[in-house]
Amino acid sequence: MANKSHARRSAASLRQRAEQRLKAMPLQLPGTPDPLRMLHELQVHQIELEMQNEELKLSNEALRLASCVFSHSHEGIVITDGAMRIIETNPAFSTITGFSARDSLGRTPAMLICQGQDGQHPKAMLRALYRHGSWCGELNCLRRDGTAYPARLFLTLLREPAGAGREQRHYIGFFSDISQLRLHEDELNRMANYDLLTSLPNRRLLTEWLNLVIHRAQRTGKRLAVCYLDLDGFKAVNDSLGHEAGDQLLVDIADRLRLALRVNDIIARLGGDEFVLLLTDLADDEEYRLVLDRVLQTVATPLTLAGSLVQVSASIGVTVYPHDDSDNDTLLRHADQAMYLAKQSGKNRYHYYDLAQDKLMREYHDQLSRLANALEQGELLLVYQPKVDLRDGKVIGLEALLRWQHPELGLLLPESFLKVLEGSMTELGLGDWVSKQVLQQMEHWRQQGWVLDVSINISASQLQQPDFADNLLQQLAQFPLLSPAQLGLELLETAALENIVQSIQTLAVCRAHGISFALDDFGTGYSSLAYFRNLPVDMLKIDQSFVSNMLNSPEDRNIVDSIIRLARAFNREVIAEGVESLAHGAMLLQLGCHYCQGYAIARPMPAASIIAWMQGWEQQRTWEHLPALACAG
Ligand SMILES: Nc1nc2c(ncn2[C@@H]2O[C@H](COP(=O)(O)OP(=O)(O)OP(=O)(O)O)[C@@H](O)[C@H]2O)c(=O)[nH]1
Repeated sequence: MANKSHARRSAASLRQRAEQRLKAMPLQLPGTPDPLRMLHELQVHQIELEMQNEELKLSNEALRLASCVFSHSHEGIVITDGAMRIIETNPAFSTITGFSARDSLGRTPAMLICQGQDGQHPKAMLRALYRHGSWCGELNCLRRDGTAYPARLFLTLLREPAGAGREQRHYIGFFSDISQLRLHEDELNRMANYDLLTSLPNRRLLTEWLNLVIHRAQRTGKRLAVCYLDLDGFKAVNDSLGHEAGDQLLVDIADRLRLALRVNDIIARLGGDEFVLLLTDLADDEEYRLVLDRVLQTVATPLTLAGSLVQVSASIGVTVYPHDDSDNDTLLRHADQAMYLAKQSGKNRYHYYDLAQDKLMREYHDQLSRLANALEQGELLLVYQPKVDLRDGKVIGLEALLRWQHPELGLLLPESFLKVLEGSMTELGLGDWVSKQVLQQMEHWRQQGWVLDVSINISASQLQQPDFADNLLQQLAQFPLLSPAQLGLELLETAALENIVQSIQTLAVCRAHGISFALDDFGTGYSSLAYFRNLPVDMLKIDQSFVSNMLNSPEDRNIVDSIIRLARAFNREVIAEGVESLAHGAMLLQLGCHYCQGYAIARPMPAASIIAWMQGWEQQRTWEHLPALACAG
């Protein structure tokens, strides 16, 4: 640049000097050679020569620069004549294509292009070039060694007059290899659309594909199964063998799923141990079964991870479009709900979504949240029913019973609302609430001088909580003046048998602290004597269905009798519930069961009424009539 402007400046000053010389020339005398004038002319001529010289230098400089740009450009440059024969290439052209300048001369650029790919046909490109004088775009190109690469290309048509009204044409192409750019774009695309661990499509791409396959199903009239898959027992693998082993398992599962599905099916990983399978082009609503059977089988095949043999399984929820004619998101949600039911009904299976079930499910969730709300709002309350020894009328304790004071439906018994809580977190929360309330009430009675034993009912899931005993003992520790022996727990035999090892452990810890246990509703479950013998319980509670019918039904009386004998044989106490009349009490005494609870003694009542009832019971001395009644019977 500096040279060029210097050259321009010196040319300008030469021009100035020449003009000054011409002006200074003396007048010419006609017919006479004037040596002075000739000298002047010579000087002017010399200056003109110098000027031409400077201009030549200038244009040489421009040419040198252009050639420098041509040879140093990172873009490949190729120039052809009007017949598209290559007449000039730059070094970058050779670097990119592998063709030397000599190899290329006289050949056409067609050798550089992957013909007919990506819809970019050279003819279409040329048409655009003639029409607009230039063309810009991307092409798949070929190197000399036959490898392909993507190139960005700018083509221009140069028209120059060639004399006699003719024009000379040249084509100039500038191009660069954009493989790296493409790789980078591909990487970004991969990160945005694929799960990095398994290389499966992620949720974002799944949504796009789900749209596509729904449209395809609409077009073809075939079915589409949307399946939500969640591994069973995956957390245990992470916990026992570490996160890396867990990752390896996920990768392995992804590979197995790929093998189990058909070519047109789609698998995506949503995160964690959750996958979605889109089974496309199904001929009917049932065809998905074959594929999912295969999927369950392959997922459940054991594998070796970190030196250990590991086995997981899958729970899958399925919904089939267009039977389930929902939108994208709703289809996935329905499949997810069905997966949840597959888990609930035992895992390692698939569950088909259906609308009726969905309705039930929604009702279930509504009820559950209504109950959680009732607990928060203080609508739940406890009533207490006395248990007595019929031999001497002594009150041996109270059973705390749950009620719901429903704002619209009135006072509800637990049978009408507890079922919905089974296995939920709310059930555990409610269990905590009950034991806390009961302990507070016992402390209140203690302060009034009444030391009363109270039993509470515990559910199967409470008993299966590994920290159940610890929590209860912590609650008890807050009432140091109450003895743990005042607290009794009642549980259904089915609850105790659900996980017998855990139950025995929990019962043993509680009993070691003096807390007693009763098996509720005894006789209605299916426990074998072997199990029963191992359960560390203190008392059997004869179910009220047998007790209330025992006066009329010899079978029921025999059952009651057998339970009493069984209790005696295993050295357990026995108590009858549902004692509705003195006649029932008399028969129970006769059979050898003296602990009773029922309407004949007292209905469940609020805590505030208990002391008054006990005083009244003491005065009435009802139990003293029983031996006579028994003899009469
Ligand atoms: N190794 C690994 N673990 C993950 C990843 N993402 C989530 N997790 C873990 O996966 C586990 C998934 O939990 P769950 O689905 O409840 O485990 P599960 O044992 O299969 O329980 P169920 O589904 O009830 O049968 C959690 O412990 C997460 O921390 C991951 O990318 N790699």
